[in-house]
Amino acid sequence: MNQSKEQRILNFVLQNAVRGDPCSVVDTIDKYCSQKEWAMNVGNEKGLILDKTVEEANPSVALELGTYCGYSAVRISRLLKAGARLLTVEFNPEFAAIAKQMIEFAGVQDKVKLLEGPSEEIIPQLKKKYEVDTLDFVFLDHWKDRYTPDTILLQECNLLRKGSVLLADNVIFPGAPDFLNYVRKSPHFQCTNYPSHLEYMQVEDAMEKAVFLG
Ligand SMILES: O=C(c1ccccc1)c1ccc(O)c(O)c1[N+](=O)[O-]
Ligand SMILES: [Mg+2]
Repeated sequence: MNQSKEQRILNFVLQNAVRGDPCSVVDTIDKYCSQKEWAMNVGNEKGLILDKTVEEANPSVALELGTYCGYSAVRISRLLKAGARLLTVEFNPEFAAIAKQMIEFAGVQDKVKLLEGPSEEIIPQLKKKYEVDTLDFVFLDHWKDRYTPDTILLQECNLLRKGSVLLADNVIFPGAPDFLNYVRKSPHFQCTNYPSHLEYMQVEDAMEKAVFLG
């Protein structure tokens, strides 16, 4: 049966990256997706913004919404301090299966827990089922129309604390206008915009950081 693009990306990593080396995995995915097939990884330009934001937040518990092939899960987890963990949520079972293999090949499986299912079902389970008190960092990179309802849900579930950092990908392209409107108008968030470009393209995009003020 014809392979999926995501399977081709994984195969290229398995054949060309260094097992146990997260940077090698990230670089190899970027090489494939910039030279062979575009894919919706955050990419290196926005990835550097992600890196800086994660390093500043230095999270003990991080959440990613939208795992896809695992590129940003590997990118985030390589920066986590000893004992810190990343929970990453993926709705698509095919993507989740690819990401699981990508995370294991990169050697970050002890830091990353991949949760398969819809974010609106998993977020309310984080406290009791996944032993989360509050989240220090949240990367939003899933369906753009879920950014706002899931941000509201995180607050309703008391998963944010004063200083929790939310970072949203694609707020310009494909765009998340309702999310930008929500967080920028809310007295509970301090927002910063980071202009950039769509991964592997010259199309304008941006990331938005929203720090929860309590
Ligand atoms: O929505 C798309 C999309 C839309 C149409 C075709 C392909 C992708 C997309 C594009 C770039 C992204 O960085 C990204 O995270 C997404 N996404 O789906 O979450
Ligand atoms: Mg994205």
